[in-house]
Amino acid sequence: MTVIVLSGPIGAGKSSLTGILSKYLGTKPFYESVDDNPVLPLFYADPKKYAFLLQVYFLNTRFHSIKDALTEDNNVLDRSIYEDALFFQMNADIGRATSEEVDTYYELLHNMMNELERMPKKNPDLLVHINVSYDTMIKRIKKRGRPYEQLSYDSTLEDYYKRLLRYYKPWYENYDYSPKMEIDGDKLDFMANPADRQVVLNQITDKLKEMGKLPEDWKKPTDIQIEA
Ligand SMILES: Nc1ncnc2c1ncn2[C@@H]1O[C@H](COP(=O)(O)OP(=O)(O)O)[C@@H](O)[C@H]1O
Ligand SMILES: Nc1nc2c(ncn2[C@H]2C[C@H](O)[C@@H](COP(=O)(O)O)O2)c(=O)[nH]1
Repeated sequence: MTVIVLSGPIGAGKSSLTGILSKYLGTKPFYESVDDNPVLPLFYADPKKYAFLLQVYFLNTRFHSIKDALTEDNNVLDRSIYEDALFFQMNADIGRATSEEVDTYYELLHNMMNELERMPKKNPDLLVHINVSYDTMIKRIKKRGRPYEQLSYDSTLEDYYKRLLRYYKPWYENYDYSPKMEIDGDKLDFMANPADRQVVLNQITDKLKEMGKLPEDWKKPTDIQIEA
């Protein structure tokens, strides 16, 4: 049983790599609730009003996903519950949450993490972190085209995204729930370039092999279909 979680800033390529990796390994993908998330557009329209509600929404869906992933066999998750506090702390630091909301959030998070301690499997096997620069992040956000994430929608988003990148560095360095590895999301175009894609997949399977976590019956696929 192998559970892999992806991490990285907005637009880093987590969902894309989750799809590729789950096809390559023959495992089940778990996607973050985004397009069906009713609170996300509200948050971008009025962050101060909706930061807490959005966080509770994400925390709840992430808790469901990680619980299922830690119970079932062989999964890939496109964002970890471990990044939840990073987002909320950043929003709280810029005045988008009251001290009561902050206290309630951390208590809830703590309770949920304690529940995970009771699972047969407590942590993922591997965290794969996609590193991207600000320029790459913005290019990908534009390419994906969600209107409320564009810099033209709200000029303060530039600062928000740059700040998010600054919060990710220490977060990754301090992450210790499982072994971890980084992918260079600036250099490796695993969507459009098959050679780059293979480099990324080899990096991940080499790490799994080294850890003795590559499923024994796994055979390297000759080809996988990528949806752009
Ligand atoms: N390594 C990459 N090279 C080029 N384009 C990419 C890469 N990773 C993702 N993309 C594109 O960038 C956009 C955002 O990717 P996505 O997987 O949704 O990111 P995330 O889930 O991290 O927010 C999508 O349009 C995707 O096709
Ligand atoms: N305030 C928060 N926003 C979050 C959180 N998790 C994701 N998001 C936002 C960021 C993007 O607009 C969108 C999807 O994220 P991707 O990285 O998958 O593009 O949702 C969060 O915990 N808090």
